[in-house]
Amino acid sequence: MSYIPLMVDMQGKNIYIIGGGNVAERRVKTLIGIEASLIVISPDINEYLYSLYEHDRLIWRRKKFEAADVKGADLIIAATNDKQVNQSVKTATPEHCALNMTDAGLSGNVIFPAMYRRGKLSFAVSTESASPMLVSQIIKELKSQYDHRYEEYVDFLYTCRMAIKETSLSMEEKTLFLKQILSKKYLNSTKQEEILSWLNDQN
Ligand SMILES: C[C@@]1(CC(=O)O)c2cc3[nH]c(cc4nc(cc5[nH]c(cc(n2)[C@H]1CCC(=O)O)[C@@](C)(CC(=O)O)[C@@H]5CCC(=O)O)C(CC(=O)O)=C4CCC(=O)O)c(CCC(=O)O)c3CC(=O)O
Ligand SMILES: NC(=O)C1=CN([C@@H]2O[C@H](COP(=O)(O)OP(=O)(O)OC[C@H]3O[C@@H](n4cnc5c(N)ncnc54)[C@H](O)[C@@H]3O)[C@@H](O)[C@H]2O)C=CC1
Repeated sequence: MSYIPLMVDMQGKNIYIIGGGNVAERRVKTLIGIEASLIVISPDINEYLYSLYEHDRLIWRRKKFEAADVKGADLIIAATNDKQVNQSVKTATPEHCALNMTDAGLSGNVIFPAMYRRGKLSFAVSTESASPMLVSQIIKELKSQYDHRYEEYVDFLYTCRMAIKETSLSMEEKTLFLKQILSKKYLNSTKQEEILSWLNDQN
């Protein structure tokens, strides 16, 4: 096993979730915002998943899992409460397909880290399945440290970075500028506007 964190573009991918309970719900909450097909295979699904199904945000195949169900999958999440079924999902997983085993993290080839996002800023925390509770505690700490202001702030940093590249300042001055705007005072939107207007004058 050699796990590494990656940011993966899942646009247009087929994601199969086997099982429709609490853990399936957690995975779907992570995945629902992206432009991928979510297919849930389970004889029953919980209220949250059902409401997404009703609004055509996911496909529900109301049935017990069978090997042929996951043909063409890019990512499979085995999330039933039956270990044998989860094992048969593993056996049916096509070669080169990503597999997340929620009942035995290290027996799949993909672990879902706990995630926390503020716009373009994202955190993923994993202990390689050693302590999900520590992961959850660390995410809480990050949430309080990096609050809602970071979403706008990271967009501000991006705008500044693009704009400073267009100026005729020296490389050293540009680097210094990029470092200076990391000061916490620029979490404040008035301070951000001051900088943006200064940058405007440079270009
Ligand atoms: C591998 C992974 C799954 C993956 O890759 O998908 C995995 C695996 C397993 N979890 C188990 C148990 C529990 N998991 C939680 C909670 C969470 N588990 C999460 C992640 C992951 N859990 C991934 C590894 C993350 C890493 O890298 O460290 C969190 C952080 C995020 C999320 O799931 O969204 C989420 C926080 C939820 C929140 O904050 O709300 C609780 C506590 C609770 O439910 O409150 C318990 C019970 C207490 C205990 O056992 O510690 C078991 C035993 C199952 C059994 O006994 O049958 C396995 C199987 C195994 O041991 O591998
Ligand atoms: N990764 C994690 O964070 C955690 C993982 N787990 C593991 O995840 C498993 C699932 O937990 P929950 O979602 O809470 O269980 P749950 O009981 O809420 O949901 C299980 C779902 O699997 C479906 N299912 C059962 N047999 C099936 C089959 N043959 N084909 C298709 N679907 C089938 C059920 O209909 C149900 O929708 C647990 O057994 C446990 O091993 C548990 C806690 C946390």
